[in-house]
Amino acid sequence: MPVSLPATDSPFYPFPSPAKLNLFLHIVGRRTDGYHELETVFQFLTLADNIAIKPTTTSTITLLTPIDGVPNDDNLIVKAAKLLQAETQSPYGAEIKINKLLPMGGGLGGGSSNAATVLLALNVLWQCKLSYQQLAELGLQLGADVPIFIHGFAAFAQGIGEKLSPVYPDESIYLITKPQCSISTQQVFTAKALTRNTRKLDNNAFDDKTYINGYHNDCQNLVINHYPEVAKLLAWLIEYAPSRMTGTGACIFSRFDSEEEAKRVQKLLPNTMTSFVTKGINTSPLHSVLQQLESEICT
Ligand SMILES: C[C@@](CO)(OP(=O)(O)O)[C@H](O)COP(=O)(O)OP(=O)(O)OC[C@H]1O[C@@H](n2ccc(N)nc2=O)[C@H](O)[C@@H]1O
Ligand SMILES: Nc1ncnc2c1ncn2[C@@H]1O[C@H](COP(=O)(O)OP(=O)(O)O)[C@@H](O)[C@H]1O
Repeated sequence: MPVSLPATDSPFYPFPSPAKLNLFLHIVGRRTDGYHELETVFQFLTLADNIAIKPTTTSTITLLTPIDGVPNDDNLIVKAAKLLQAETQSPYGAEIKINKLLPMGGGLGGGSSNAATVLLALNVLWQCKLSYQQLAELGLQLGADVPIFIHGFAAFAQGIGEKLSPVYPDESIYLITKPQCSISTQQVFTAKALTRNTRKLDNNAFDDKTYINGYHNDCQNLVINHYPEVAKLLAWLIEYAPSRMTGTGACIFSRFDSEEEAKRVQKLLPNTMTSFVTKGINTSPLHSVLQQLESEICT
């Protein structure tokens, strides 16, 4: 049945907020503002946080499920909602809940993904009608990875992650492992020893659809040299499957041909280690949910 929004009795609408992998991450230069120019391939994972949003007719933004260690006002969920409100002068508000499954600060892009999910969902629920391009530009203020989650297709990204061309990597099974250390993106990018002059790729005609052979992650050696637990885990995983760090770390993804094989190796990990068996996907699961919602809403 068609619904009108926002309404005083709106329900909570559920939205996935998926993780991303950087299948490779080359640093090809540095801008005058200090930000690094990257070349990377982003792919989404079926592994996702779950966000539920109830649009309200008053302007308050409330996060009902605070995340440990992140004050609500610093939470990218709240920041994204307020940014959209300010940009569109929307009179509406929202109550928001999150079931946080993605490890934070692990290079899986959870914070940027949460921000993108909130921007896209409220754009529909508040009927703001901003385009994906406008939402991506807005979201870039919150994090360099927000645009990929807004556009929702696997992509070769340049610039700081905002210049996107679609690519179609193999949708492989991955074992994701999180070493017990948290690595700040800023710390990696300010390190003197970071390689910043990888040659730009000549064209977008990629041969290896796993993006493993012939590519690398420029942050990986730096992280390995400073965090022995990452070095040890990576060395162990490589014996079982092609493995690489995502983003600025510290999560590692290992590519398998089957879920059974990935689960077999997962069982060999220490019980204390956070790990997931998940699948790479080339379209964000959020976008089909949004399309369904849009088709149900009266304008
Ligand atoms: C490197 C990437 C690759 O996907 O992944 P993560 O490992 O963080 O997920 C991202 O570009 C990260 O994006 P994000 O985590 O949103 O970074 P931001 O909050 O925008 O920036 C954090 C800090 O890192 C530095 N930074 C970030 C991105 C970039 N291309 N160059 C930089 O120098 C800046 O000093 C900035 O202040
Ligand atoms: N909703 C959110 N989810 C995750 N992290 C958030 C959120 N809001 C703010 N943050 C902050 O962003 C930092 C980076 O988180 P995240 O995006 O998960 O890592 P990464 O950039 O390594 O992929 C966290 O350590 C946290 O302080």
